[in-house]
Amino acid sequence: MTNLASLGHQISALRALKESGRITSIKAGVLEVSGLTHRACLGDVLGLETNDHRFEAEVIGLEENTLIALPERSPAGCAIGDSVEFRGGRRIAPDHSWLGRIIDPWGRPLDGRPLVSGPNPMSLDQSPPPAARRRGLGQRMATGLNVFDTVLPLVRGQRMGIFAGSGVGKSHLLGQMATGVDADVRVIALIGERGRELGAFVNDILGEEVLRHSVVIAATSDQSPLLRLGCLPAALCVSEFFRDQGKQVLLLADSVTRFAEAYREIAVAGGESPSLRGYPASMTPALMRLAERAGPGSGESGDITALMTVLVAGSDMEEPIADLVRGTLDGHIILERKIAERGRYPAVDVLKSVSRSLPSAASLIENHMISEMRATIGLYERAEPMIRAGLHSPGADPSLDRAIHLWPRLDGFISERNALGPEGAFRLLADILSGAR
Ligand SMILES: Nc1ncnc2c1ncn2[C@@H]1O[C@H](COP(=O)(O)OP(=O)(O)OP(=O)(O)O)[C@@H](O)[C@H]1O
Repeated sequence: MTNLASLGHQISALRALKESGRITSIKAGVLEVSGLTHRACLGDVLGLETNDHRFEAEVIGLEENTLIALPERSPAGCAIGDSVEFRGGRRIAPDHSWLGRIIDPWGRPLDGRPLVSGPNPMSLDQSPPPAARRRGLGQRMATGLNVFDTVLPLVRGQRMGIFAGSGVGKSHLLGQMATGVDADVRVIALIGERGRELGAFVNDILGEEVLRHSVVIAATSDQSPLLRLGCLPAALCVSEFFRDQGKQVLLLADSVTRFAEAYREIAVAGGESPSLRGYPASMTPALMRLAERAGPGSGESGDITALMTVLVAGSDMEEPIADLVRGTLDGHIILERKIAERGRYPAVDVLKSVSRSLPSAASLIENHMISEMRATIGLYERAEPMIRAGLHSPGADPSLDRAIHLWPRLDGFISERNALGPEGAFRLLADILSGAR
């Protein structure tokens, strides 16, 4: 039935006439096309054909008699006067059969098997649910990791950023969350990863069982910025499709930084001037709108809980992407290289990280335990240089003595997995804080 409905829709969407324009200029990988300015809008798709390849380009700028288009691959083989076919706005049609599949942002299979499209094509630019009808953040989720089941809780519909330098464990943490978080469907956007990392993430980190309940949308670092840019909007479309069927969706995006870099490449090619340390001004509203599409649903729909990684070069949390994402989302998880270097994963810096679902995501007693845990770790870390220098005398400060005693247990607790959910994790934490563990 789905195949028939999908076929019916595709037939009804067919155009009787092909509309075409001509290439008038090819410069720095960007095409100028005449003859379609009456028809094309920003973001529309054009079809091209050379002796060797058929490929697409996207309209990234419009002038009175010319449109500027960025091809998805090198325009080698294209010549002045070549015909360009107008194809209209980009749409993908997610389907239940996409679970277990790896696709590209334009809905094409990457795993070598044919892919069936659903009956309802969606533009990549969907609106978020109306603010006034949206639910608030939902109930606490089990994540499989003590740190997120207690001190940094994740609730349904929450959007959290994971910030770290390169190689500090962002992808591994996303994989652990994909495996551990209790959700109906996982949608995983892999943006600008190296080619080998895609296979490693899917096979080694996700594994077959989790993949069965996931849709992976990927554009690797060697691909056109158009595909890298489309990855996050496409992942949101697929998430919205499942959310609107009442499913609880976990959206994992790795990384927002690569999305922003693709945005910058395309905006600059389209003539926009860079402003925010090289990023164009239009990127801020574009990123905020995408972030707004994740979050709680309305009515009978499910929620989209999102975790998005941000690459923070040199731990500079003030750099524009980190600063923007941190201010937009409902919490930030900071992974610290020094913690990874001593082998504690996930390398979460609990004191620098914040979940904005607190205090309401925890009971009064649990909030008290969270404060006590933070205070104990803070006390130990402030005194650590003194302790390491041998300047601490036991008995001089009982609260510091207690922090020194508890710190290794709390540090171990942060990295432990648990299958007990938040209540069980808080019981373990209570045992540690009372000295029973
Ligand atoms: N949970 C973990 N247990 C053990 N080792 C880990 C863990 N997480 C990360 N690592 C180590 O850190 C390395 C880098 O991890 P990962 O690829 O997740 O980092 P990343 O921050 O995503 O890197 P990049 O910025 O290059 O994408 C891994 O190859 C592994 O050696």
